[in-house]
Amino acid sequence: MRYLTAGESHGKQLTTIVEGVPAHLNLLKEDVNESLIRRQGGYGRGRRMKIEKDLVSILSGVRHGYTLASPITLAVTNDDFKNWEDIMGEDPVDEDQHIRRQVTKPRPGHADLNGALKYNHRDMRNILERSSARETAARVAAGSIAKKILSELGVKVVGYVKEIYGIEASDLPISVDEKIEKSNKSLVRTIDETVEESMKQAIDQAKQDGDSIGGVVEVTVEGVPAGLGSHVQYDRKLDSKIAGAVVSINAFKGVEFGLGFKAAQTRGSETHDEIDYDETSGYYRKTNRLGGFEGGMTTGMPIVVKGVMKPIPTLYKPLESVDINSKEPFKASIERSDSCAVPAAAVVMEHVVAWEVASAIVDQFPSDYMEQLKKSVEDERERIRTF
Ligand SMILES: Cc1cc2nc3c(=O)[nH]c(=O)nc-3n(C[C@H](O)[C@H](O)[C@H](O)COP(=O)(O)O)c2cc1C
Ligand SMILES: C=C(O[C@@H]1CC(C(=O)O)=C[C@@H](OP(=O)(O)O)[C@H]1O)C(=O)O
Repeated sequence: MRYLTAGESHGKQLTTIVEGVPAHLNLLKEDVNESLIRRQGGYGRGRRMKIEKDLVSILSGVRHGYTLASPITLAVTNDDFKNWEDIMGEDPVDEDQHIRRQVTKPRPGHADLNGALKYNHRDMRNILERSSARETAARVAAGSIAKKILSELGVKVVGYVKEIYGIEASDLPISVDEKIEKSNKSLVRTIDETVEESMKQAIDQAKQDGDSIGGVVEVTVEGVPAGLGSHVQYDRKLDSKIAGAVVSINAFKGVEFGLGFKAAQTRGSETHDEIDYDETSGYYRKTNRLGGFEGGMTTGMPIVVKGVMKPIPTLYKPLESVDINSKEPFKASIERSDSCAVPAAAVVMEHVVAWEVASAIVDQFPSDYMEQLKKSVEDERERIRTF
């Protein structure tokens, strides 16, 4: 499976074209909307989320509630476009007006300056419109289809907030269903209600100070068959594909599986997961410290992956920058901004991880239509169980 997204943050719409989805997957716009609405929520966001109502139009590839195997086009209108029509329209504008409205003071930490240098744009709006994380709505739309495929195969995915500005949720030994329920109830999308208030306070304080904060998101995927991905070639390792997908989310700077970076401080005997067997489950690991991967392949244990999000770059008390016209020092431009988007990003990460896992399954098993995919995955699970 593959997908492309298009659309500027304050342009007319976001478009996602998804290809390779098996035929006969039941898919309603409500399925996509559920994901889009979850992404819009979350404590710490700015005014933009009050303007938008992210609801999808399915423009191709689905008929009478099921997929046809042809490319699926998903469109989300930007309600804010009506306020930006004269700035974001496709028709030429008067040169004076164009120059007056140019963004020329790049924000440290955003794509403004690098993109302007690379594409020879003196108006950095031409960069920030596309580098904006508004695009993650289009990615979540694609991921919602992946989640539908996974759910038909009995695979569950959940993303939740593990840490905000050093305030860490405990590792709770609860099921994926409970994690889904708890994180959906929490304004900061944490599964540990004892840290909810302090996370919210940290966000409020950052906002009050004209500053921003980041954090850590954890995604758990349960019910994956063993052997997804492959050790035989570097670009077929599924953990590396997931790592790439996580770091491709705006502002995500690092990724770890299982105990991750802590493995630098543990011995082999405290790091690897001992193997056992029973007739009902087949082979399993007694622990899951490595987060569900060995040799770039799934072990069949839950995938546990974390991503770290840096603080948002746009600051209401801006950092020093340089005006690219005068070359004089200036405070960076202030675009309307979130103060913390980790709760929203938890939904984004859940969906990009779901996409990678669903793609790996669809690419590995015969999958022209859903019944065929389900049967081949079931047959493979049984072969592995009795191996
Ligand atoms: C859900 C979400 C919302 C974001 N909101 C903002 C925002 O309001 N203001 C901002 O400057 N950056 C925001 N970001 C981060 C920027 O988009 C990101 O830092 C920028 O694209 C530069 O990319 P990089 O940080 O990956 O280098 C957001 C990111 C995510 C995932
Ligand atoms: C629009 C979204 O997030 C935006 C991501 C973003 C950025 O710079 O990444 C900047 C802000 O845009 P605006 O200036 O229009 O408020 C966020 O609101 C969204 O998540 O749907």
